[in-house]
Amino acid sequence: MQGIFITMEGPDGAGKTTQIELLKDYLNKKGYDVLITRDPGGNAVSEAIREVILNKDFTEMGYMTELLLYAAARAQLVKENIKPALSAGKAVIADRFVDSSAVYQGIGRGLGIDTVYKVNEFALQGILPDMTFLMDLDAEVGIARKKNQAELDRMEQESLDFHKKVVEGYRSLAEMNPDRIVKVDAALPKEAIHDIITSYVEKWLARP
Ligand SMILES: Nc1ncnc2c1ncn2[C@@H]1O[C@H](COP(=O)(O)OP(=O)(O)O)[C@@H](O)[C@H]1O
Ligand SMILES: Cc1cn([C@H]2C[C@H](O)[C@@H](COP(=O)(O)OP(=O)(O)O)O2)c(=O)[nH]c1=O
Repeated sequence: MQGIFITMEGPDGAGKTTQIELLKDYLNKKGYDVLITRDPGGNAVSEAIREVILNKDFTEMGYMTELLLYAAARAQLVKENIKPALSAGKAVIADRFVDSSAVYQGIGRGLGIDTVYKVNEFALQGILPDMTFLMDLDAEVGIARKKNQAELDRMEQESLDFHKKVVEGYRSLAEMNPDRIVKVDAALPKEAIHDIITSYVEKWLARP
């Protein structure tokens, strides 16, 4: 079986985790061994870096430091988890990947998308998603969903303006990459979103 790499993107609270679990069941039924990853995270080194990045006490963290830490966490995730899984023919579903850096650091922090992809070239080792689903949701709605959950981390605590830039950034990125990024209305019911996602995956699996 050929490996397949799917990434789930979108603002905080958009429903990525929810859809990943549903997609995992679907791919299992198709006969795939599925690996779910989260970025930053997924192994001991990247989880330790995640703790540093999201620590609310580090209010002094520079934007370039933030970008490099996300890239460092991703480098380990690719090397230790994603690359071996794809080589073994597994399906990898990633909760966020390099597009998150493009949007949060590139657009949100203003570092520029080109800078972000240039820095991440070292981390990715040529591994790019076959398909990306953008869970598209207005910033206010995502934040409201998160507030019902745990305490907000360093990124989630950012201003509403920042999160609005993130949402707009994702929409622009989807327009720039129409062949790879599928924008899905994340305000729809969970089951309807799942049906949309699987219809695209089905098409990908059936391609010649
Ligand atoms: N389609 C949906 N409609 C309404 N609420 C949803 C939907 N999908 C997920 N949720 C809820 O929104 C919250 C955030 O979902 P989650 O999957 O954790 O998002 P993310 O991983 O993008 O942060 C959870 O409480 C979840 O149950
Ligand atoms: C992967 C990545 C995440 N982030 C941000 C997005 C999230 O606010 C946070 C990761 O938190 P996470 O809990 O994984 O996201 P969510 O709240 O959507 O479930 O880090 C970046 O700023 N750049 C990146 O490259």
